[in-house]
Amino acid sequence: MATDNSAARTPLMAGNWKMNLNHVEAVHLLQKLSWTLQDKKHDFERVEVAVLPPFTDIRSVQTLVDGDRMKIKYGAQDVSTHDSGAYTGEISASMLTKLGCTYVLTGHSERRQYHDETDQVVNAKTAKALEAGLVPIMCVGEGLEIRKAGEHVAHCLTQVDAGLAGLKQDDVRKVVIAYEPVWAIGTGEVATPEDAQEVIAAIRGRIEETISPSVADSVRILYGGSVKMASAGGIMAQPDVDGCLVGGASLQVDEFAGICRYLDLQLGYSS
Ligand SMILES: O=C[C@H](O)COP(=O)(O)O
Repeated sequence: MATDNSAARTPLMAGNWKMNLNHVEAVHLLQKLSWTLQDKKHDFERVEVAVLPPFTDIRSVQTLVDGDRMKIKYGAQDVSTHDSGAYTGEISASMLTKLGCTYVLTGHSERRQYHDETDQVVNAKTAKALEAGLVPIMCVGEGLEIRKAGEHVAHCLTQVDAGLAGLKQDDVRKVVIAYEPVWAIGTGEVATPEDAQEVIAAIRGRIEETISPSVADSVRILYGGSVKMASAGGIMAQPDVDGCLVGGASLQVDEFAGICRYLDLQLGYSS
C-alpha cells in the first residue's frame, strides 16, 4: 500500500458540463458560481475548482476568467490525437493550451461508448495533452455487467495500465485519474463511498507497483457518477479519493458550489 499522503494532494472538484449551455448561458453560470463561492469565502488553495465546458464556450469562459481574475480553472472535454492538419472537426491540444485551458478529459465513458474510443486512443490523447502542457483527467470505469461479475477492479486497472502506457514517471505524476462507474453516471445511482475507495485505492496501489510509490502518492484520483452536495462529503471522507468529477450537478450553481464546499458543510458552516 502507498503511504497515506492524502493531505499533500489538493482536492479537485471538476464540473463536466457535457453538451450543455451555449456561450451566453456558460458566462451566466460561471459568474454566478464565482459570486457564490466568493460570497462563501471558498478557499481555492484548499479545494481547486474547475469547469469543463463544450468547446464552443471556452473562449467566452477564458475572457471571463481572465477579465474577472477568477480562481476557477477550466478545460475541455476531449482532445485530438493529432497535432494539426486535415482532421475535420478535431481540436488539438495546443489549441486548448492557447485558450488558457488547464485540464482536458480523456477517455470519458461517453467517448468510449458513443465514439468507440479504445484504450489506445485514450493513451494517445493523454500523451498529447501532456505534451502540450495540459493536465489530462483520464477516466476509467466499468459497466454494470462487469460490476455484477465482480470484475470491476481488474477492468479499471487494465484501463489505467493501457491509458498510462509509455508515459514518463514525471508525466504520470501530473495526470488526474477519474474513476467513474458507468452504471452510476447520470442515473442517480451513486456508488457507495466504500465502492469508490475500493477501486481508487486499487488504482493507487497499481501505480505504486508499476510506476513508483512517490508517483502513487502524488497522483490525484477523483470519483465521478451522480455526485451531489449531499453525497460529496461521504465520498471525500475516503482516504484515497481526491475530488469529484461532476456532471449533472455542475449545471446547478448551488449544488456544485456545495460540492466544492464539502469541507465547510461537514463542519456545519452552511452559510
Ligand atoms: O463527467 C461526469 C460524469 O460522467 C458524471 O456525470 P453525472 O454526475 O451526471 O452522473
